[in-house]
Amino acid sequence: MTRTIRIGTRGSALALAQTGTIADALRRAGENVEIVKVSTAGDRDRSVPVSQLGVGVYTSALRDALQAKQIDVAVHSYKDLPTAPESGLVLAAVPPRADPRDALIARDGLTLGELPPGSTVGTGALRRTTQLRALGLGLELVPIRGNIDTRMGKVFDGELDAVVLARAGLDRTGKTDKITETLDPIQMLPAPAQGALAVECRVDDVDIEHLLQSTLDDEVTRAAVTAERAMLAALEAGCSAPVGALAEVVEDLDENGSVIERISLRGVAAAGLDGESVELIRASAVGDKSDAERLGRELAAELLDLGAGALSGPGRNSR
Ligand SMILES: NCc1[nH]cc(CCC(=O)O)c1CC(=O)O
Repeated sequence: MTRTIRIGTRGSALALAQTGTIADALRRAGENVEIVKVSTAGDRDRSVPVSQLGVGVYTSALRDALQAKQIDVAVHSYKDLPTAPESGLVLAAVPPRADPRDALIARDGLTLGELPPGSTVGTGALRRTTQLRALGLGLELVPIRGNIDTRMGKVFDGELDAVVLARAGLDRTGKTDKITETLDPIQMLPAPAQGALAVECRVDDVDIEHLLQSTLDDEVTRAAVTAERAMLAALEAGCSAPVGALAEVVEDLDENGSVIERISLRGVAAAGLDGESVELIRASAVGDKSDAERLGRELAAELLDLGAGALSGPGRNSR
């Protein structure tokens, strides 16, 4: 009998779309696959801000199902995955990344700069609220939760003037045409690993690991998100934090004039979250592609030197 690979996913439209692309790629490689929906804490409880539910609210139920052998593969939004590794599991593949930037959906086709002072902008993530506040546009930031449709709906029904969402989620669910502005990373750095997927399996499932790696893994995406996540891990010291990061693989010349690939990493962190005032610290660095992890750690050290340390506290939410 041929094996069937059980792929676990959250049941949201976005998660199913993401997992569908993974399932298709494995089918093209000749595998039998079955998609298994797993409900997570983040899906069940919409009343509480994610920052209060703790880390891994969208991912731990999937990891539990993997450990319990109810599924063979877990597909996560990489940015939802805690930075701490989980023993018994391995990150077998990081597929090519979608657009990592954040997007604005505003009433009447408005851009961020066109929103009048006092406009209401919905977002639950501290990373987004701190960066939006730092722009000094006088926006009123409103905490919201829910899936993409729920959040977008608050603009269409007039409850809010705008919402900020990950562009990748909108693209993957066919809602690109609702975007009124894709935010430049100079204004709004995305969450570390935003737009990327993490495909996990059990560490002792060596066959599956090799299959996932050879069919799905993208080396450039892996290098970029490794730098971003190393920065996050070094900054948050065990809990999540309002941190943005974006790494891009760029071509450079070495001392002999040969073309080499390097990683350019930008990071942002809040120095303090004191009432309405927020000071943001930004830094950037370029390093060897083969040393992505170190680049991330070094940029985190620089941000901490510049004062980013003041923000670490329990239950902060990086998204
Ligand atoms: N649970 C939040 C979440 N996790 C992944 C995405 C979007 C897709 C991605 O960033 O990879 C979103 C929605 C959002 O931030 O707007």
